Amino acid sequence: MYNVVFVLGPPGSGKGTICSKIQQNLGYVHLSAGDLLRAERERAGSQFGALIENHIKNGSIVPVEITCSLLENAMIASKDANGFLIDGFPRNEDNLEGWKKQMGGKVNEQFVLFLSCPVDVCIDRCLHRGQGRTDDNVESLKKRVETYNQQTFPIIELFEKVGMVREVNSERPVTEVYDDVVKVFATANQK
Ligand SMILES: Nc1ncnc2c1ncn2[C@@H]1O[C@H](COP(=O)(O)OP(=O)(O)O)[C@@H](O)[C@H]1O
Ligand SMILES: Nc1ccn([C@@H]2O[C@H](COP(=O)(O)OP(=O)(O)O)[C@@H](O)[C@H]2O)c(=O)n1
Ligand SMILES: [Mg+2]
Repeated sequence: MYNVVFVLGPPGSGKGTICSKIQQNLGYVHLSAGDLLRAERERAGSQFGALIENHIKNGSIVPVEITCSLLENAMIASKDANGFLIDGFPRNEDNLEGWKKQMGGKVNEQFVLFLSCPVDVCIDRCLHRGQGRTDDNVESLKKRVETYNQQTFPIIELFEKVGMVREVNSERPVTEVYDDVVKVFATANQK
């Protein structure tokens, strides 16, 4: 059984930043759904390149069959890890249902780390992220925030109802956010 922590929050809330620090210090392997999709988009011979780019530009969500298979393959490739940080997934109902179908019974879902941050701060961070992403522009960001509000936040609420959400305010400096995140992991892994 793989230990899994889902990491969710608006675009620019700091998911990737915090996950890479946890990976360095706590032995979890960081799997970013967005990074895996961007790599698949670039892969020579991929039949999904154009479809993925369309979704990324429009801030809409790629069908789960594609994303979940990329995640499962990456998990199999690192099967000795203490656990996995699944960053940016599940982002809508399709993601959640597809994950249950494909991964249910194979994983131990520890909790959902919810990085909360006001949308205007998040947008500003994305606009200054400097990674040359095709979706870090005002037009795409508007759509991504809309997708987050309409599709992703309701998923976080579903997890909240079953007591799985650990919320950390990520509007603060990275070191402060990370200190609180470490406490969340310590509590979860003590049990
Ligand atoms: N707590 C923070 N305070 C200020 N800037 C941050 C913080 N966390 C992340 N950033 C910066 O904001 C941008 C988006 O962070 P990132 O980790 O890529 O977020 P996400 O994966 O949630 O979109 C990056 O440029 C990152 O360096
Ligand atoms: N589960 C996911 C995650 C990302 N994506 C796509 O990838 C884009 C970028 O996701 P990301 O997680 O890298 O973005 P950030 O929240 O890190 O800014 C999303 O806007 C979606 O178009 C997806 O379709 N399904
Ligand atoms: Mg990210």
